[in-house]
Amino acid sequence: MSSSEAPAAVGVPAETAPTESVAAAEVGAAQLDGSGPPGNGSELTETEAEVEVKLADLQADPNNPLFSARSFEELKISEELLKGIHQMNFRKPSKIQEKALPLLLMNPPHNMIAQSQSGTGKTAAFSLNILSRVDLSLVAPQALVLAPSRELARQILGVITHMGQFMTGLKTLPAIPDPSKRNTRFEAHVLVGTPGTVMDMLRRKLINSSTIKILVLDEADNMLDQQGLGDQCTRVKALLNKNIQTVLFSATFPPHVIQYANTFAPQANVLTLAHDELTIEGIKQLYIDIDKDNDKFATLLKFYGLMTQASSIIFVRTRKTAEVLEQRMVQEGHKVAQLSGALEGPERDRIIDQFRSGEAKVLITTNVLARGIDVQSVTMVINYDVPTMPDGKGADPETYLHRIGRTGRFGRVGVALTFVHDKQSWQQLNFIASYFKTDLHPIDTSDWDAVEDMIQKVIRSSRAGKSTEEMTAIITGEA
Ligand SMILES: Nc1ncnc2c1ncn2[C@@H]1O[C@H](COP(=O)(O)OP(=O)(O)OP(=O)(O)O)[C@@H](O)[C@H]1O
Repeated sequence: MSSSEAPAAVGVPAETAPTESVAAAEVGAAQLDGSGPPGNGSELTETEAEVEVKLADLQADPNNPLFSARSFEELKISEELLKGIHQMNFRKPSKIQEKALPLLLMNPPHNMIAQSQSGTGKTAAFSLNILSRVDLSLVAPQALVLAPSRELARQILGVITHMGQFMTGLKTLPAIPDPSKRNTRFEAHVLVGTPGTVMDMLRRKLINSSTIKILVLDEADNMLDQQGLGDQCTRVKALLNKNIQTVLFSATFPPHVIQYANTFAPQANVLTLAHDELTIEGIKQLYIDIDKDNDKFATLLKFYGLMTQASSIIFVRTRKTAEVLEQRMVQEGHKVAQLSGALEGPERDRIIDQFRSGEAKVLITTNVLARGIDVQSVTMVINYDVPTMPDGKGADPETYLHRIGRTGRFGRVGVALTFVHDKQSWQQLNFIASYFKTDLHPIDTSDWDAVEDMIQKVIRSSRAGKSTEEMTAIITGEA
């Protein structure tokens, strides 16, 4: 692929989080991050023992984002939290956890803007700060976390609740749309929600803003950039005390958002990465060149067997395509789940929970789930549509990175496969590859058995810790 095109403005995913109008919901069966059930027992899913062995190697390599020179004990975390972390099976901090935590825990508190690759444990980094600062004797909101989707808010709440399980009396609550909780007061130490609902609750004084001392924006570039969410986050901040600790985390911070981020979190400690540091070694990026738009579906069908061996996510551009694709897959006799902002909250909760548990193996979705969702068993991400800006024309490299980051979590491996079917989609993918200075490998579709064999080999080989050169040889058939 050519790498001659210059980077353009980047950032806004095609689909925004749903409009919110109502009150908080129970977290229900939110995933317990890092302690969720092990993979779904497929031959493509790594056993926990294999992951452990490889993780130890990765965490000992200073060039790896999972490396840390210090232990959690050395990071001055309370006994209760250390117990929580160990319960979650965290042995050593990742680089972002090791770097961010001392800065976050400093007194007086400092703001922070922090960037780290997808799946490297940003949630735990900001959650440990929150839990370290909560005063359990005061049952009133002290920390507020905002996320772009209800699924991500529920997931983060699950992590904080799990991590703080040994903090006697700790109360956490979701603040996501739930008509049954519309007039309920939020009596908890930590609230995690979506901006619209939180703003509504703050305005109606159902959340006491005077006791809040920490505000975290997860997926902060998305939260500050997107038209609706950006306004809502700014309004939420305006309703809080002036001297709170403001913490912004994301895997991506495009330049135009960084400027606003600096205003939103002034005098922050900043941890950032260069473009070419953003891709994750464990995610093997492939593309498939398809003749016509119509053949995209036929090609997708051929991958179904591989998709169900572990768990997979298929990303499409619009809600309509998600619905149509689901119907067509079902007509073909395949079992798939579909989630987009068009569905009601409880239905969305049911579907994401089914996907987390492995009951549903293939999930068709839009950009609403492109960010933050952590389902460790996902070994394949398919970009049925190349991620683009809302106009459908310009490529959206940030969203590409977040989408493919749904696999390869914390040292695991995965395959990201993008469909290109015409000149425009080819150019869009080309732009993305050059933006991240990364090589994408083509798949030769003339022999499907060979394709299947190759993808299985990719996953097995990187599991065994093969070098990038050896991996490339497998993909190109030279191994
Ligand atoms: N120190 C650790 N040791 C082992 N596993 C960890 C550690 N920290 C986090 N994890 C696990 O790594 C996975 C990814 O973490 P998390 O979802 O916080 O990533 P992230 O950096 O927020 O990713 P994204 O950019 O996609 O939002 C989770 O399953 C989490 O439980």
